[in-house]
This record gives sequence, structure tokens and C-alpha cells, in this order.
Amino acid sequence: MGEVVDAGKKEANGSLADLNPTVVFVLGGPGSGKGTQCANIVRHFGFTHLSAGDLLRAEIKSGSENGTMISNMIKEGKIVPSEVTIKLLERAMLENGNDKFLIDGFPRNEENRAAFEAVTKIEPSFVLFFDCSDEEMERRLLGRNQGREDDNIETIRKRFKVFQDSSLPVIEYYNSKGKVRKIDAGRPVEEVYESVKAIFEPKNEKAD
Ligand SMILES: Nc1ncnc2c1ncn2[C@@H]1O[C@H](COP(=O)(O)OP(=O)(O)OP(=O)(O)O)[C@@H](O)[C@H]1O
Ligand SMILES: Nc1ccn([C@@H]2O[C@H](COP(=O)(O)O)[C@@H](O)[C@H]2O)c(=O)n1
Repeated sequence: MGEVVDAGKKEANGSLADLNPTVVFVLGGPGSGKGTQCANIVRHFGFTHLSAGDLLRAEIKSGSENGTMISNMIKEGKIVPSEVTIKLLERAMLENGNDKFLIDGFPRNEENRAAFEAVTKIEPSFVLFFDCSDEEMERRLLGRNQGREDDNIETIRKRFKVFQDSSLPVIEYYNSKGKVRKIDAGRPVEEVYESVKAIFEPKNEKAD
């Protein structure tokens, strides 16, 4: 584990190959409840939650040279170039010290997927897919009230289109490899979590 170098930040030591982490990708449309359910999984199953969107928003706030580009992309609902997002994810995993990660909102397109695989050599254990109607996601996003610049109807519609055109094909790719665990995310939070929990709980296999 890295040593503490400043307020709450740890040095990123070693390589991902050494860490060899367990990774679960958490995908679903904007507002499908990925972040909400990840918080529950973290509490019960010891994963660390890394939201690609949160990491990008933190990068804007940090005054990084990429800040303006990232901010413009998010306002337009567009996908930030993979090298930027992957560097943030790699750094967050190495700084963290855990070896079990929920990677939320990534990979968002084929470029994200292929670049992550090429750079990190990590294959996800499985992909949690929160399936929810556009009507319900729109209602949730417009009611979220977190001051996000992309939670307005114009950007929400763009984000839905990007999800349809670019993110669903990634889910289809993992589905063809038998890796997708699809959840009906249109139900109340507690009901959705019951389904999520069943996926993470060790199976009670019968002895012979
Ligand atoms: N099952 C649910 N029923 C009703 N509201 C929900 C449910 N799950 C989450 N919400 C609410 O909907 C909003 C969006 O949820 P959340 O932030 O978890 O979605 P997300 O998929 O992470 O969104 P994004 O991709 O935009 O970051 C939040 O205000 C959250 O409290
Ligand atoms: N892999 C990603 C993930 C996110 N973005 C950008 O951030 C926006 C917000 O993402 P949330 O998951 O927090 O909803 C998203 O609309 C993209 O602009 C990205 O580029 N790449």
C-alpha cells in the first residue's frame, strides 16, 4: 500500500499487474441507479466504488490541464478520450490499496473497452447492467438536485443517445461472452438491491 503524501491522498505504488484486482463493471443508462446501488454493494461486500464520471469531475476541480476539455465534453454528454479516463482509473486503483473494485460508468464505448483491456490487461469478473426505461431515468435525473451541469433536459437527451449508440454495444459485447448480469432497475431501490445482493452473495452449493 502507498504511503500518505498529503491530505487523504496516497502515493500510487506498484502496477496493476502486481495488484491483479477483481473488477466488476457497473453499466446502465444515465440515472439508472448505478451510484446508488454501488454504495450498497460497498457496505456489504467490501468493494471500492470508482465512478468514472466522479473521477472526471474531480479532475476538472483539480485545475488539471485537461479540465476545460473534460468540462466541455460532459456538458455535451460526450465521451472523454479513453487515455484520460483510464489514467484516472489506474491511479485511483493503485492509490486505493483494495483489490476489489466496482468500476461505475466505464467502459462507455468500444474505444474505452478496448483501450482499458490493452493498457491494464484486466478482464472484468462480470458486468452489472442496470436496465431502466428512458422515462424513469429522465424523471430521476431531473429530480437528482446535485447541481450537475449535465442534469438538464437538453444534455440528458444527448446522454441517452450516446448510451443507445455507444454504450449498449459494449454491453452486447460482454453479453456475448456470458458476462452480463442484467437487473430490472425500474423498481424501488430496496427491491433492486435484493437482486443485486443475490449476484454478489456466494452461492449455497449442495455437497454431493
Ligand atoms: N430505484 C430507484 N428508484 C427511484 N429513484 C432512484 C432509484 N435509484 C436511484 N434513484 C435516484 O435517482 C437519481 C439517480 O441515481 P444515481 O445517481 O444512482 O444514478 P446513476 O446511474 O449513477 O446516474 P449517472 O450515470 O447519471 O451518474 C438519484 O437521485 C437517486 O437517488
Ligand atoms: N467512461 C466515461 C464516463 C463518463 N464520462 C463523462 O462523464 C459524464 C457523466 O458520467 P456519469 O457516469 O457520472 O453520468 C458522461 O456523460 C460523459 O460526458 C466519460 O466521458 N467517460
